[in-house]
Amino acid sequence: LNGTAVTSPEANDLEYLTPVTIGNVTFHLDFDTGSADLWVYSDELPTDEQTGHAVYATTDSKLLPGSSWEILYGDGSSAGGDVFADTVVVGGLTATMQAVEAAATLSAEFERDAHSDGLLGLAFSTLNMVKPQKQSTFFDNVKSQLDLPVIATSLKHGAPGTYDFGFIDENKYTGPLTYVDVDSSRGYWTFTADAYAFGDDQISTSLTGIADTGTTLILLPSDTVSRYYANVSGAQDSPLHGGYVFPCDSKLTPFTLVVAGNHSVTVPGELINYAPVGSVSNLCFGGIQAASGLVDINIFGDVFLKSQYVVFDAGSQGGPRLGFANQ
Ligand SMILES: NCc1ccc(-c2ccco2)nc1
Repeated sequence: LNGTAVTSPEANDLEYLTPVTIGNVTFHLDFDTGSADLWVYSDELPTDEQTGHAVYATTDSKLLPGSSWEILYGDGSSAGGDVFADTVVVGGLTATMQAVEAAATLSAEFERDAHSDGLLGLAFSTLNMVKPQKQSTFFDNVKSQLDLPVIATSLKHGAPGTYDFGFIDENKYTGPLTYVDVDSSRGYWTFTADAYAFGDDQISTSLTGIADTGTTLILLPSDTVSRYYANVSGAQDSPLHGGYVFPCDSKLTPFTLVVAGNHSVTVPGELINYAPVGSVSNLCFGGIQAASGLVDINIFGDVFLKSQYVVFDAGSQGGPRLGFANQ
């Protein structure tokens, strides 16, 4: 059995939300290949923090005695609580004894997020934060039902896309899929590009980072980022806006990763114009920004992934790997 779930972008493609049924309640979760916990807003939160969200009814649920979770994300947000076992359905696929992490506390960033009802982690289960015993991701729990141990993402700019589980949909991409090996030793979908380019300016330095559907932008080392915006007239690193901004009518340079020897994976400049900073100024916020102090890895987030159909292959032909094709 395979499955497909439709995922829809919030405003400015800030995050993509996908319907998930837990018990008999449907939650809209942020699928995150950069983490490995499935957590939901719950009735253990202060009432005002539950408002506007689907809420997990812990009093009707099967507690995992003695288990708890606490997670800190790269953007500084955090959440924590206790753990239940429940039936979770995504795109027609069912995991009957899925660890569902009920949020009892949320950081301010999540309190301000009026739309997502929680996260569904799709990184490797070694990254799960439940104690005393790590729990398996939804993907690991349904993997044995799938034709192939793969998740394939089609995220789009300003339009619904899909998560395919167990199969690769040839109708969703053009040209060949180019595969690159993944180092899963730190629990992320980590890969290395042999080189990269800003337009025609090829830089023969390798770049290692993670494919992360749960991060909005592309986050790179600050000297690399300043080199990118040196090509964009009127661009400046703005403390006021928290990163590089530029005139909205700027023609942005494409960003290319060179993988698997000589295959180019290119993000068109248009996708690197992330969004206007406000309604009055003509400044726009860049889709490539510097990774913050908390994050010591490069992150190829949604701005990067939107240009590609991406196959997160957990081992259909040996080790884990990522496949990229234009969409
Ligand atoms: N990369 C994981 C992740 C996803 C979402 C969020 C978040 C914070 C506030 C709203 O959403 N933080 C981290």
